[in-house]
Amino acid sequence: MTGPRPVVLSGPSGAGKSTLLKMLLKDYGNVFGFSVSHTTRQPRVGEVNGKEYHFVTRDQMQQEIDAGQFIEHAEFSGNMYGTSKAAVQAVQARNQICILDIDLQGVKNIKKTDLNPIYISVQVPSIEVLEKRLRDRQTESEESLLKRLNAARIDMELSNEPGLFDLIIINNDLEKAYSELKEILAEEIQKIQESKKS
Ligand SMILES: Nc1ncnc2c1ncn2[C@@H]1O[C@H](COP(=O)(O)OP(=O)(O)OP(=O)(O)O)[C@@H](O)[C@H]1O
Ligand SMILES: Nc1nc2c(ncn2[C@@H]2O[C@H](COP(=O)(O)O)[C@@H](O)[C@H]2O)c(=O)[nH]1
Repeated sequence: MTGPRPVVLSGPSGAGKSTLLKMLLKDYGNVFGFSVSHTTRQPRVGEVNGKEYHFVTRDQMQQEIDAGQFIEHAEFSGNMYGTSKAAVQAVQARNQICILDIDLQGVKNIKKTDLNPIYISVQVPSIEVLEKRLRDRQTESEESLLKRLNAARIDMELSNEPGLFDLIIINNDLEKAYSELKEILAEEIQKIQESKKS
């Protein structure tokens, strides 16, 4: 894979990954591009096919995986998720920094590839805070919420493995978390901005 170094945002469901990446895309629209994953989960209210995700059936996704079209894929909370090669290439073709929002299994699988991203984990101060955020978001059934909290407990424990992430952001105060994110990405942002000037 060519182009600027991608960025992986991982961390428990509800920790604030999408919120932070939307802030980056709003402030640096020309610098960053989102890697649109595939998923077999149902779209949420307001989600648009091809924007937040490519919403597909299990059969469709499995066929594309078997055809070697995915960099990584995982089962999360009863659904399949995956990053296609095309999703990353589309962003890199625009000379943008590709942002991947993926779970911990995805991180481990990306580590086996030559993508070489900056790995960032977005965490929460506590599981109670996470539960409140997920409940307030009103996107999950009780069953899905409990599955996500179970996955979160595992994520919160395993993400501390030394060397797994370049940075762990505790997203308590959103503005502070966003500043930390911008700080680690400052050099890459500057490189792209300069390359776009010339
Ligand atoms: N620092 C914060 N303080 C309070 N609420 C927050 C904070 N950051 C994000 N939120 C809220 O928490 C909820 C979950 O955030 P978000 O959807 O960005 O999480 P996520 O990590 O992308 O989740 P998922 O992996 O399920 O997509 C949202 O309603 C968001 O507005
Ligand atoms: N391994 C991958 N994980 C992914 C991908 N796209 C999203 N995700 C992760 O799934 C959960 C749930 O997402 P939600 O949109 O249903 O709330 C979250 O942790 C995402 O980071 C992917 O392509 N690969």
